[in-house]
Amino acid sequence: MKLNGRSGRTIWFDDNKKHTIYTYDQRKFPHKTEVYEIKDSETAAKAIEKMVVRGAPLIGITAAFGVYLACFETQGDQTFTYVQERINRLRQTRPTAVNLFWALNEQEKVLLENKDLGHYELADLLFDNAVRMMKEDEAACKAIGEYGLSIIEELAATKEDGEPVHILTHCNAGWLACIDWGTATSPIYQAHEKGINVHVWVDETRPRNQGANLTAFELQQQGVPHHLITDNAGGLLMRNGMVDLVIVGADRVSRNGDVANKIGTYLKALAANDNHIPFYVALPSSTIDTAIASGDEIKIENRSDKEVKYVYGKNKAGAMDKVLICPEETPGYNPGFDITPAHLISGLITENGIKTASEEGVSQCFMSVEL
Ligand SMILES: CSC[C@H]1O[C@H](OP(=O)(O)O)[C@H](O)[C@@H]1O
Repeated sequence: MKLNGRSGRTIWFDDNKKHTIYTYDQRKFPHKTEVYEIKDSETAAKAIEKMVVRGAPLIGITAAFGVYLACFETQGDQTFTYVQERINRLRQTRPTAVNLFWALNEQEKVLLENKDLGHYELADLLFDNAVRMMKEDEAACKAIGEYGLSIIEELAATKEDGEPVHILTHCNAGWLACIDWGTATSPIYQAHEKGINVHVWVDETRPRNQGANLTAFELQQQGVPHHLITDNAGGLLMRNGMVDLVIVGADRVSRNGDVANKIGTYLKALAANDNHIPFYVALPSSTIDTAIASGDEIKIENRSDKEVKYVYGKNKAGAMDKVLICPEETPGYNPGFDITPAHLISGLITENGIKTASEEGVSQCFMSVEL
Protein backbone atom coordinates (compact mmCIF):
# COMPACT_ATOMS: atom_id res chain seq x y z
CA MET A 1 0.00 0.00 0.00
CA LYS A 2 1.69 3.23 -1.16
CA LEU A 3 1.11 6.22 1.03
CA ASN A 4 0.76 9.38 -1.01
CA GLY A 5 1.34 12.17 1.44
CA ARG A 6 -1.48 13.32 3.67
CA SER A 7 -3.73 10.80 1.94
CA GLY A 8 -6.42 10.72 4.57
CA ARG A 9 -6.63 10.25 8.31
CA THR A 10 -4.10 8.27 10.32
CA ILE A 11 -6.93 6.33 11.95
CA TRP A 12 -10.10 5.12 10.25
CA PHE A 13 -12.85 2.52 10.24
CA ASP A 14 -15.04 0.67 7.78
CA ASP A 15 -18.69 1.67 8.16
CA ASN A 16 -19.71 -1.91 7.49
CA LYS A 17 -17.16 -3.38 9.88
CA LYS A 18 -17.08 -1.09 12.82
CA HIS A 19 -15.56 -3.55 15.26
CA THR A 20 -12.17 -2.93 13.69
CA ILE A 21 -10.23 0.32 13.84
CA TYR A 22 -7.43 0.79 11.28
CA THR A 23 -4.23 2.79 11.60
CA TYR A 24 -0.61 2.56 10.44
CA ASP A 25 2.19 0.70 12.19
CA GLN A 26 4.46 3.74 12.51
CA ARG A 27 7.38 1.56 13.54
CA LYS A 28 7.61 0.41 9.91
CA PHE A 29 7.85 3.86 8.28
CA PRO A 30 9.61 4.99 6.10
CA HIS A 31 10.43 1.59 4.62
CA LYS A 32 7.01 0.00 4.74
CA THR A 33 3.44 1.26 4.85
CA GLU A 34 1.65 -1.30 6.94
CA VAL A 35 -1.96 -1.02 8.07
CA TYR A 36 -2.46 -2.08 11.69
CA GLU A 37 -5.83 -3.49 12.79
CA ILE A 38 -7.14 -2.78 16.27
CA LYS A 39 -9.96 -5.16 17.16
CA ASP A 40 -10.07 -4.85 20.95
CA SER A 41 -9.14 -2.55 23.82
CA GLU A 42 -5.98 -4.48 24.76
CA THR A 43 -4.64 -4.24 21.21
CA ALA A 44 -5.30 -0.49 21.40
CA ALA A 45 -3.43 -0.26 24.72
CA LYS A 46 -0.44 -2.24 23.46
CA ALA A 47 -0.35 -0.23 20.21
CA ILE A 48 0.11 2.92 22.30
CA GLU A 49 2.69 1.35 24.65
CA LYS A 50 4.75 -0.11 21.78
CA MET A 51 4.46 3.12 19.73
CA VAL A 52 2.69 1.47 16.85
CA VAL A 53 0.76 4.71 17.14
CA ARG A 54 2.36 7.76 18.77
CA GLY A 55 1.94 11.50 18.91
CA ALA A 56 -0.23 13.15 21.54
CA PRO A 57 -3.44 13.65 19.50
CA LEU A 58 -3.30 10.24 17.83
CA ILE A 59 -2.61 8.48 21.14
CA GLY A 60 -5.74 10.11 22.56
CA ILE A 61 -8.03 9.16 19.67
CA THR A 62 -6.66 5.61 19.55
CA ALA A 63 -7.45 5.24 23.25
CA ALA A 64 -10.94 6.67 22.70
CA PHE A 65 -11.67 4.02 20.06
CA GLY A 66 -10.18 1.42 22.41
CA VAL A 67 -12.85 2.30 24.98
CA TYR A 68 -15.51 1.82 22.30
CA LEU A 69 -14.11 -1.60 21.37
CA ALA A 70 -14.20 -2.65 25.05
CA CYS A 71 -18.01 -2.72 24.86
CA PHE A 72 -17.83 -5.85 22.68
CA GLU A 73 -15.57 -7.70 25.09
CA THR A 74 -18.18 -8.34 27.74
CA GLN A 75 -21.73 -9.56 27.98
CA GLY A 76 -24.79 -8.54 29.94
CA ASP A 77 -24.75 -6.33 32.99
CA GLN A 78 -20.98 -6.27 33.46
CA THR A 79 -20.51 -3.70 30.71
CA PHE A 80 -20.16 -0.59 32.88
CA THR A 81 -17.68 -2.14 35.29
CA TYR A 82 -15.65 -3.75 32.53
CA VAL A 83 -15.45 -0.65 30.34
CA GLN A 84 -14.40 1.40 33.38
CA GLU A 85 -11.61 -1.13 34.00
CA ARG A 86 -10.46 -0.86 30.38
CA ILE A 87 -10.39 2.93 30.62
CA ASN A 88 -8.07 2.56 33.61
CA ARG A 89 -5.91 0.08 31.69
CA LEU A 90 -5.60 2.54 28.80
CA ARG A 91 -4.62 5.26 31.29
CA GLN A 92 -1.56 3.19 32.19
CA THR A 93 -0.12 3.12 28.67
CA ARG A 94 1.98 6.31 28.44
CA PRO A 95 2.15 9.06 31.13
CA THR A 96 3.22 12.29 29.42
CA ALA A 97 0.83 13.16 26.57
CA VAL A 98 -2.24 14.65 28.26
CA ASN A 99 -4.39 14.04 25.16
CA LEU A 100 -4.58 10.39 26.24
CA PHE A 101 -6.16 11.34 29.56
CA TRP A 102 -8.33 14.06 27.98
CA ALA A 103 -9.81 11.58 25.49
CA LEU A 104 -10.30 8.87 28.13
CA ASN A 105 -11.98 11.38 30.47
CA GLU A 106 -14.32 12.37 27.64
CA GLN A 107 -15.25 8.71 27.10
CA GLU A 108 -15.61 8.15 30.84
CA LYS A 109 -18.14 11.03 31.01
CA VAL A 110 -20.27 9.24 28.40
CA LEU A 111 -19.95 5.98 30.32
CA LEU A 112 -20.96 7.53 33.66
CA GLU A 113 -23.91 9.33 32.08
CA ASN A 114 -25.18 6.06 30.58
CA LYS A 115 -24.46 3.46 33.26
CA ASP A 116 -27.53 1.38 32.61
CA LEU A 117 -27.32 1.12 28.84
CA GLY A 118 -26.72 -2.22 27.18
CA HIS A 119 -23.34 -2.69 25.54
CA TYR A 120 -24.56 -2.10 21.98
CA GLU A 121 -26.25 1.20 22.85
CA LEU A 122 -23.25 2.25 24.94
CA ALA A 123 -20.92 1.25 22.10
CA ASP A 124 -22.79 3.52 19.69
CA LEU A 125 -22.43 6.49 22.05
CA LEU A 126 -18.73 5.83 22.68
CA PHE A 127 -18.07 5.37 18.96
CA ASP A 128 -19.81 8.65 18.10
CA ASN A 129 -17.85 10.42 20.86
CA ALA A 130 -14.55 9.06 19.55
CA VAL A 131 -15.45 10.18 16.02
CA ARG A 132 -16.40 13.63 17.36
CA MET A 133 -13.01 14.01 19.07
CA MET A 134 -11.24 12.73 15.95
CA LYS A 135 -12.95 15.31 13.75
CA GLU A 136 -12.35 18.10 16.31
CA ASP A 137 -8.63 17.27 16.46
CA GLU A 138 -8.43 17.23 12.67
CA ALA A 139 -10.12 20.64 12.45
CA ALA A 140 -7.91 21.98 15.24
CA CYS A 141 -4.73 20.95 13.42
CA LYS A 142 -5.95 22.60 10.21
CA ALA A 143 -6.67 25.81 12.14
CA ILE A 144 -3.24 25.66 13.80
CA GLY A 145 -1.80 25.67 10.29
CA GLU A 146 -3.85 28.71 9.29
CA TYR A 147 -2.65 30.70 12.30
CA GLY A 148 0.92 29.47 12.03
CA LEU A 149 0.95 30.38 8.34
CA SER A 150 0.92 34.07 9.32
CA ILE A 151 4.26 33.64 11.11
CA ILE A 152 5.85 32.04 8.04
CA GLU A 153 4.39 34.69 5.73
CA GLU A 154 5.89 37.47 7.86
CA LEU A 155 9.31 35.83 7.66
CA ALA A 156 8.93 35.18 3.92
CA ALA A 157 8.38 38.90 3.39
CA THR A 158 11.86 39.57 4.80
CA LYS A 159 13.60 37.13 2.43
CA GLU A 160 15.48 37.92 -0.78
CA ASP A 161 13.76 36.53 -3.90
CA GLY A 162 13.98 32.78 -3.99
CA GLU A 163 15.45 32.45 -0.51
CA PRO A 164 13.33 30.02 1.53
CA VAL A 165 12.16 30.42 5.10
CA HIS A 166 14.29 27.92 7.01
CA ILE A 167 12.31 26.13 9.70
CA LEU A 168 13.73 23.67 12.20
CA THR A 169 11.51 21.06 13.79
CA HIS A 170 12.11 18.31 16.33
CA CYS A 171 10.67 14.81 16.48
CA ASN A 172 7.44 14.25 14.55
CA ALA A 173 4.58 16.62 15.19
CA GLY A 174 3.28 15.89 11.74
CA TRP A 175 0.11 14.47 10.32
CA LEU A 176 1.33 11.03 11.47
CA ALA A 177 1.21 12.26 15.08
CA CYS A 178 -2.32 13.52 14.64
CA ILE A 179 -5.40 12.75 12.57
CA ASP A 180 -4.30 14.94 9.66
CA TRP A 181 -2.17 18.09 9.03
CA GLY A 182 -0.06 17.69 12.17
CA THR A 183 0.62 20.50 14.59
CA ALA A 184 4.15 21.80 13.90
CA THR A 185 3.92 20.69 10.27
CA SER A 186 0.48 22.17 9.57
CA PRO A 187 1.80 25.74 9.04
CA ILE A 188 4.59 24.28 6.89
CA TYR A 189 2.18 22.30 4.69
CA GLN A 190 -0.14 25.27 4.30
CA ALA A 191 2.74 27.61 3.42
CA HIS A 192 4.08 25.10 0.90
CA GLU A 193 0.63 24.61 -0.65
CA LYS A 194 0.35 28.41 -0.91
CA GLY A 195 3.58 28.54 -2.90
CA ILE A 196 5.68 30.09 -0.12
CA ASN A 197 9.30 28.95 -0.35
CA VAL A 198 10.01 26.95 2.80
CA HIS A 199 12.82 24.56 3.75
CA VAL A 200 12.82 22.34 6.82
CA TRP A 201 15.75 21.21 8.97
CA VAL A 202 14.57 17.87 10.32
CA ASP A 203 16.08 16.78 13.63
CA GLU A 204 16.63 13.01 13.43
CA THR A 205 15.41 12.81 17.06
CA ARG A 206 17.21 10.04 18.82
CA PRO A 207 16.58 7.49 20.14
CA ARG A 208 13.43 6.50 18.26
CA ASN A 209 14.29 8.67 15.24
CA GLN A 210 10.77 10.02 14.71
CA GLY A 211 12.25 12.93 12.76
CA ALA A 212 14.25 10.74 10.40
CA ASN A 213 11.67 7.99 10.05
CA LEU A 214 8.48 10.05 10.10
CA THR A 215 8.94 13.79 9.54
CA ALA A 216 11.41 13.34 6.68
CA PHE A 217 9.05 10.70 5.23
CA GLU A 218 6.08 13.08 5.47
CA LEU A 219 7.92 16.05 3.94
CA GLN A 220 9.34 13.91 1.15
CA GLN A 221 5.84 12.65 0.36
CA GLN A 222 4.45 16.19 0.36
CA GLY A 223 7.33 17.55 -1.75
CA VAL A 224 8.51 19.99 0.94
CA PRO A 225 12.26 20.73 0.65
CA HIS A 226 14.11 19.50 3.72
CA HIS A 227 17.38 18.18 5.08
CA LEU A 228 17.85 15.60 7.80
CA ILE A 229 20.28 16.72 10.50
CA THR A 230 21.62 15.22 13.69
CA ASP A 231 20.03 16.38 16.91
CA ASN A 232 23.28 18.12 17.80
CA ALA A 233 23.55 20.19 14.60
CA GLY A 234 20.72 22.64 15.34
CA GLY A 235 22.77 24.93 17.56
CA LEU A 236 25.42 25.46 14.89
CA LEU A 237 22.79 26.12 12.20
CA MET A 238 21.08 28.69 14.41
CA ARG A 239 24.37 30.40 15.28
CA ASN A 240 25.24 30.55 11.56
CA GLY A 241 21.96 32.26 10.65
CA MET A 242 20.63 29.18 8.85
CA VAL A 243 17.39 28.93 10.86
CA ASP A 244 14.61 31.56 10.70
CA LEU A 245 12.04 29.79 12.86
CA VAL A 246 11.68 26.80 15.14
CA ILE A 247 8.27 25.10 15.42
CA VAL A 248 7.77 22.03 17.59
CA GLY A 249 4.80 20.06 18.91
CA ALA A 250 3.80 19.37 22.49
CA ASP A 251 2.64 16.51 24.65
CA ARG A 252 1.45 18.51 27.62
CA VAL A 253 1.32 22.24 28.43
CA SER A 254 0.85 23.47 32.01
CA ARG A 255 -1.17 26.50 33.13
CA ASN A 256 1.90 28.76 33.12
CA GLY A 257 2.84 27.82 29.54
CA ASP A 258 5.67 25.36 30.24
CA VAL A 259 5.81 22.67 27.53
CA ALA A 260 6.59 18.96 27.70
CA ASN A 261 7.78 17.66 24.36
CA LYS A 262 10.20 15.10 22.96
CA ILE A 263 13.58 14.97 24.67
CA GLY A 264 15.89 17.54 23.13
CA THR A 265 13.24 20.22 22.63
CA TYR A 266 14.54 22.25 25.57
CA LEU A 267 18.03 22.34 24.08
CA LYS A 268 16.63 23.70 20.82
CA ALA A 269 14.73 26.36 22.74
CA LEU A 270 17.92 27.41 24.53
CA ALA A 271 19.82 27.68 21.24
CA ALA A 272 16.97 29.57 19.58
CA ASN A 273 16.77 31.97 22.50
CA ASP A 274 20.52 32.56 22.47
CA ASN A 275 20.34 33.39 18.74
CA HIS A 276 17.12 35.48 18.91
CA ILE A 277 15.25 33.00 16.71
CA PRO A 278 11.45 32.71 17.20
CA PHE A 279 10.58 29.42 18.94
CA TYR A 280 6.91 28.43 18.63
CA VAL A 281 4.99 25.47 20.01
CA ALA A 282 2.02 24.22 18.01
CA LEU A 283 -0.71 22.36 19.86
CA PRO A 284 -4.46 21.80 19.99
CA SER A 285 -6.07 22.98 23.24
CA SER A 286 -6.61 19.30 24.11
CA THR A 287 -2.86 19.24 24.89
CA ILE A 288 -3.26 21.76 27.72
CA ASP A 289 -3.43 20.42 31.27
CA THR A 290 -5.07 23.14 33.35
CA ALA A 291 -4.82 20.92 36.42
CA ILE A 292 -1.09 21.60 36.78
CA ALA A 293 0.55 24.93 37.51
CA SER A 294 3.95 24.34 35.93
CA GLY A 295 6.03 21.92 33.90
CA ASP A 296 7.67 20.67 37.10
CA GLU A 297 4.51 18.65 37.72
CA ILE A 298 4.58 16.86 34.35
CA LYS A 299 5.48 13.17 34.56
CA ILE A 300 8.28 12.35 32.13
CA GLU A 301 8.05 8.91 30.55
CA ASN A 302 11.16 6.79 30.97
CA ARG A 303 11.43 4.17 28.25
CA SER A 304 13.61 1.08 27.94
CA ASP A 305 17.33 1.76 27.79
CA LYS A 306 17.45 -0.59 24.81
CA GLU A 307 16.27 2.38 22.73
CA VAL A 308 19.49 4.19 23.69
CA LYS A 309 21.85 1.23 23.48
CA TYR A 310 20.65 0.05 20.08
CA VAL A 311 20.04 1.77 16.77
CA TYR A 312 17.00 0.35 15.00
CA GLY A 313 16.81 0.36 11.23
CA LYS A 314 16.63 -1.61 8.03
CA ASN A 315 19.66 -3.73 7.22
CA LYS A 316 21.00 -4.39 3.74
CA ALA A 317 18.83 -7.49 3.48
CA GLY A 318 15.84 -5.20 3.87
CA ALA A 319 14.87 -6.55 7.28
CA MET A 320 14.36 -4.31 10.28
CA ASP A 321 17.45 -4.76 12.44
CA LYS A 322 19.03 -3.32 15.54
CA VAL A 323 22.72 -2.65 16.21
CA LEU A 324 24.24 -2.43 19.69
CA ILE A 325 26.21 0.83 19.84
CA CYS A 326 27.80 0.43 23.30
CA PRO A 327 29.21 -2.32 25.51
CA GLU A 328 26.44 -4.77 26.39
CA GLU A 329 27.01 -4.10 30.09
CA THR A 330 26.62 -0.34 29.78
CA PRO A 331 23.35 0.77 31.37
CA GLY A 332 21.32 3.39 29.50
CA TYR A 333 19.00 6.15 30.74
CA ASN A 334 16.15 7.11 28.42
CA PRO A 335 13.81 9.97 29.44
CA GLY A 336 11.39 10.38 26.52
CA PHE A 337 10.49 14.05 27.07
CA ASP A 338 11.79 17.28 28.56
CA ILE A 339 10.31 20.54 29.78
CA THR A 340 10.75 23.84 27.96
CA PRO A 341 10.04 26.74 30.32
CA ALA A 342 7.55 29.31 29.11
CA HIS A 343 10.09 32.17 29.03
CA LEU A 344 11.90 30.46 26.14
CA ILE A 345 8.72 30.19 24.04
CA SER A 346 7.73 32.92 21.56
CA GLY A 347 4.13 31.74 21.39
CA LEU A 348 1.64 28.90 21.43
CA ILE A 349 -0.01 28.27 18.05
CA THR A 350 -3.44 26.80 18.76
CA GLU A 351 -6.72 26.31 16.91
CA ASN A 352 -7.92 29.48 18.68
CA GLY A 353 -5.04 31.69 17.62
CA ILE A 354 -1.47 32.46 18.63
CA LYS A 355 -1.23 33.01 22.38
CA THR A 356 1.58 33.90 24.77
CA ALA A 357 3.18 31.12 26.80
CA SER A 358 1.82 32.47 30.07
CA GLU A 359 -1.06 31.95 32.52
CA GLU A 360 -3.09 34.54 30.61
CA GLY A 361 -2.14 33.17 27.21
CA VAL A 362 -2.91 29.59 28.16
CA SER A 363 -6.34 30.61 29.49
CA GLN A 364 -7.04 32.22 26.10
CA CYS A 365 -6.13 29.01 24.23
CA PHE A 366 -9.67 27.81 24.83
CA MET A 367 -11.25 30.96 23.43
CA SER A 368 -11.67 31.57 19.74
CA VAL A 369 -11.54 35.33 20.26
CA GLU A 370 -8.68 37.13 18.43
CA LEU A 371 -6.90 39.30 20.97
C1 LIG B 1 1.55 16.50 17.85
S1 LIG B 1 2.07 15.66 19.26
C2 LIG B 1 3.60 15.10 18.74
C3 LIG B 1 4.56 14.90 19.87
O1 LIG B 1 4.54 13.53 20.32
C4 LIG B 1 5.83 13.00 20.12
O2 LIG B 1 6.19 12.05 21.08
P1 LIG B 1 6.04 10.45 20.73
O3 LIG B 1 6.50 10.28 19.32
O4 LIG B 1 6.95 9.80 21.75
O5 LIG B 1 4.58 10.14 20.95
C5 LIG B 1 6.74 14.21 20.19
O6 LIG B 1 6.89 14.66 21.54
C6 LIG B 1 5.95 15.18 19.37
O7 LIG B 1 6.28 16.53 19.49
